[in-house]
Amino acid sequence: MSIKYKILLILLLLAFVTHTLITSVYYINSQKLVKKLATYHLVSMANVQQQRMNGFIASNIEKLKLITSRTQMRRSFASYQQNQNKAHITLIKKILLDATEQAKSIEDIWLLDTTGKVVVSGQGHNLNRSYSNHPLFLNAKKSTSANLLLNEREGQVPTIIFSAPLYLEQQLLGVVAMQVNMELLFEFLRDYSGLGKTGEVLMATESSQGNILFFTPLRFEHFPQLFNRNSAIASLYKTERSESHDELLITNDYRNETVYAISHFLPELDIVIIVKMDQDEVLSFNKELQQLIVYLIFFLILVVLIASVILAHKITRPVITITEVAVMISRGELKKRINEYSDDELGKLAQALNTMADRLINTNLMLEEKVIEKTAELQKANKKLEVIAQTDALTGLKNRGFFDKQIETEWRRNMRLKSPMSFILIDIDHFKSINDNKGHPVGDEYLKKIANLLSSSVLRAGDLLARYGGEEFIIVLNGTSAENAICFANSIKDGVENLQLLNEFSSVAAVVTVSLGVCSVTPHAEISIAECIKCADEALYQAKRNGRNKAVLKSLKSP
Ligand SMILES: Nc1nc2c(ncn2[C@@H]2O[C@H](COP(=O)(O)OP(=O)(O)OP(=O)(O)O)[C@@H](O)[C@H]2O)c(=O)[nH]1
Repeated sequence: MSIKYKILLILLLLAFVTHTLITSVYYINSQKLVKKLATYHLVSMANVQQQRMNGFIASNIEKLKLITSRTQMRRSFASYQQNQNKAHITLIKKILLDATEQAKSIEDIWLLDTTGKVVVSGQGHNLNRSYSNHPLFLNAKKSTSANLLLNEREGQVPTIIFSAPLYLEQQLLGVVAMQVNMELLFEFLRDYSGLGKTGEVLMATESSQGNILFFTPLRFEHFPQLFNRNSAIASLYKTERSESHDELLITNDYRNETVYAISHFLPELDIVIIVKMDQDEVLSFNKELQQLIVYLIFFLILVVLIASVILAHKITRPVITITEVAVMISRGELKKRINEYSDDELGKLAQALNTMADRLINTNLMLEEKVIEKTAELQKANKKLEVIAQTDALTGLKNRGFFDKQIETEWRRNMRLKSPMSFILIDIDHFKSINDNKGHPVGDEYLKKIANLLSSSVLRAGDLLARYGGEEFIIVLNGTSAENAICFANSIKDGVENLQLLNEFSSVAAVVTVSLGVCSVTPHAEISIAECIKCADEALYQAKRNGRNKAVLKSLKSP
């Protein structure tokens, strides 16, 4: 995998992990927050309902107080209790009816005597009915009270009765009971504003059997509804007779839907106000948020992907250029350069690569110059060596090795030209006696002097002169006939004698002399070089036998 894709992968992974972590934490917290917000909302809604109920109770108690303050009614009721005159009842009834008609919230008003029996009623309801053991009578004897009158039969709406003691000159005459219009109460309970699509406000109380009666209108069912005390919805009814805890309750309601609920206890009526909303609706905000988060993650990853591609390209582009140029330089294309580079480390690397290529070119040039120089030196040394290898150290003449090689070339050339060649072998006479009597250094000296003479005699290009043995020399004259060759040999013989190198121990002369064997031939395929040399050697032998200090010619005839 290239660096580009590695960078891309790392950036994507980092982005994915970071985004997922952040959004997960955010989502978890948002869930808690949503729950908290729902609790605050339901609590405030419950507070509003509780205030409304308190207002409803307070306004009705106010109305009841106005009724109980009616002096004419109290006097008439006191008079009736004394003389049982029905005319008082008629007057009281009229007063009660007037009061009922004036306030829409009042259904009916009754007066109960001190035994709890209904003596007079504005609408004529409940006449003669006794409430002697009922809280509405028992409480009212002490002070004004609000009482919920349950009717536990299905479909029957309960009623709220406000009752207050009725005094005349500090004498208890009885109790005034005021039945309110429940519809007015239910009207504001049916106002679901602020409660979404599923929220509702309910009021519940405990029935005589201990079950829970939801007596206010239900949003999704008929009312009232009586629920077993062990049912899930019954748990919404809080029996604590204390201040509300504002504690969120999650349970199933009458539709078996999971709901979030807050309940507040209303001690005046011994009822519980419940404000609830479906969990799904409460959490729907969070679901929207969840969806938003998913879209956001995808969007962010897309942004990171694009940014990563651009970044990876920006980072790896110089790396790729550097790599390409480095590969080319490694292949020997030293003129390749990186033309654009940044200010960062990669830019420095590119500059270093350019400098390295420049230095390589300079080094190569220097090396080439050195190689040329050294090659020239080597060639010079080789030539020197070659000369040394071909030269006899004592006399400075060419040695036998050189002669053997060179003679082949000359032989072939003369064979082509059909030109004659003369081989002359020269041997110093009685040289041993010089060594023996005068010593080797003198012998060497004589050899050098004779060699110098020979060198100065053999001047034609193409002729060969070499030291052939200890005190033996060979000359090959190219293009020279036998007659000319013997002449040349004799001139050599005379030349050596004229050197006047003393040899008192020679039987030939007092000075050093030489014997020469000459063999002339025109090279052809049937004759070899060895045969020619052998022929010259035989001529030399002949010269020695004939008394030395002589040149003898011998010819090799073509077969
Ligand atoms: N000083 C010296 N002596 C050499 C050299 N090479 C060969 N000799 C000597 O040359 C002598 C040759 O002697 P011989 O071959 O017996 O012949 P000669 O004494 O010359 O007698 P003839 O050839 O019969 O006249 C030997 O004593 C060799 O040691 C050399 O480089 N320097």
